[in-house]
Amino acid sequence: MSTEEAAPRPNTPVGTYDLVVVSNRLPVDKVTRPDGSVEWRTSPGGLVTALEPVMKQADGAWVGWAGVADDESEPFEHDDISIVPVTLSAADIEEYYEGFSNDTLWPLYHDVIAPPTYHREWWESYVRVNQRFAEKAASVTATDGTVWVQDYQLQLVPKILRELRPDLTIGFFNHIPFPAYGIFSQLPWRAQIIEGLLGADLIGFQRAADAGNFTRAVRRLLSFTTKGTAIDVPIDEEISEAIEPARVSTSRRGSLVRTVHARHFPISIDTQSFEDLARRPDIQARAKEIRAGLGNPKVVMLGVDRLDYTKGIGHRLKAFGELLADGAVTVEDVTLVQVASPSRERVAAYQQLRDEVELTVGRINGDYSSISHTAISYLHQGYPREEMVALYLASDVMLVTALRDGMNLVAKEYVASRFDDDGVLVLSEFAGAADELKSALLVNPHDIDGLKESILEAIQMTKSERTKRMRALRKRVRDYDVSRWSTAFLSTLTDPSGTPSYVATKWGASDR
Ligand SMILES: O=P(O)(O)OC[C@H]1O[C@H](O[C@H]2O[C@H](CO)[C@@H](O)[C@H](O)[C@H]2O)[C@H](O)[C@@H](O)[C@@H]1O
Ligand SMILES: O=c1ccn([C@@H]2O[C@H](COP(=O)(O)OP(=O)(O)O)[C@@H](O)[C@H]2O)c(=O)[nH]1
Repeated sequence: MSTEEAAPRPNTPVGTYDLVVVSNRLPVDKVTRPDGSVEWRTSPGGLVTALEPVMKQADGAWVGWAGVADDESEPFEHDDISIVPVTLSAADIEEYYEGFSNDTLWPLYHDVIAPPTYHREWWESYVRVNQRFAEKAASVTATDGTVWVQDYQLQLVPKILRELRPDLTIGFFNHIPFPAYGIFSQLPWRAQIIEGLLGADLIGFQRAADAGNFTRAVRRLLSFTTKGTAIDVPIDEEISEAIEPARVSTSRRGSLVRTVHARHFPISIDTQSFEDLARRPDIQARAKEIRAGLGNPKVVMLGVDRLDYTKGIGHRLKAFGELLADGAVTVEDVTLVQVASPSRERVAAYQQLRDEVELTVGRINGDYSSISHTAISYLHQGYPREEMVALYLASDVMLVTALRDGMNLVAKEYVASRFDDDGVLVLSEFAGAADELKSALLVNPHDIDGLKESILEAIQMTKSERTKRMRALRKRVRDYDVSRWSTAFLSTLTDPSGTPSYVATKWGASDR
């Protein structure tokens, strides 16, 4: 089946929500306890962290998967958000989620750090599941409503949705990098993906470079005219009548076009909520407890990542292991806490990564730990936000050494939590956050010697230098928080001709 077969359906049922977010994962995962009772638990990852506050404010609906196979839950309210589950079978999870999303697109879009796998069955499953998400979104959105589609798992949804519901305004945000054409062009279904995304009115990316890569791919594959962030998508007359007139124009060649915009909107966090947590006495007490539990070393370094090969955990461990081997640091003085939260555990590349990371941690600990001091405290677990903030407060140096990362919210959360203006952020230039957090110690994680030097610089940095840098970092995350991100995106979606404005949209948002 191809997306072209998704025929317009004038009789598609219409819903009641003016704003609908569609993402692969719901903000909650369904967990069945051993006694058979059901619990809805906040799901992992930066996307959920970023969108939850927006949705609570907007009183919209969130369409997505509950994280388990064959779940047929009816729509329900959770924590002030209307949840609309989409069912995925075990085969869908294997082929659409673990397969095409996380073993084809994920490595391809992260600059082929791991080799992407191309399977036609996975693609067919991706098309089928995208169709299902689009139908569900179409059925819950009010007439002339807005649908905001999230991320690489759902790139065909904008086109299918436009065919089902031409009355809708459709936005898409890509949370991961969009690769250069030389890499993207490997994808056997590259044209279908671009056509799928062009169903949206506004396509958002994390970095300006991602938006540029996408626009170049449009020109190379479809030969559409582009000017700055605007892309002219040819349409026929029948379709043009259903679209808002402001979005339709006549091209220089005299054909009707719909203008789509591709722009960057760096995602952020709910900065104030992290600072509020960090100021809580119980969380500060927990931070002290963490340091004491580590033997009160002079310097605590921290890494927090999903256990993913994009995060550069191996490079970080190598640099720290070599510093210990060189005698540049000792375990009495410096310890590393590495949270590696479980992720995509049935995908082979992730299983292999876990083996490699755990072998390396075991070797470094075996070689350098003492009875009283452990070189690396390795935690293959996921933690609630309170514990994350306590870890941020307890750490002198935060290591973010991603080889490629759409944004990396952990970097921003560390900064937001450090209301004491202390702590040093070591940040990979290959994380989207590096475009904004320029006062961090920026590193190329592939350069192990350079990384070692930056770690030593962070450990030895004077208090006044730490304060100066952290103040500048905190200004950025305070000025540009998640509310500003969503407001910028939604206001541009409503009025693409304006520069992104940060005034309130009709769904509420920033009070700036
Ligand atoms: O849903 P999973 O397969 O368990 O993965 C978790 C999420 O990981 C990815 O996060 C990305 O979005 C973050 C927020 O924009 C960004 O900071 C980070 O750099 C990205 O990697 C993924 O894009 C999400 O769809 C997943 O839910
Ligand atoms: O044990 C953990 C590990 C991570 N996170 C959260 O997961 C998100 C990770 O987002 P990021 O953008 O850094 O990376 P992603 O996992 O989305 O690629 C951040 O909000 C973290 O605070 C968490 O709550 N508990």
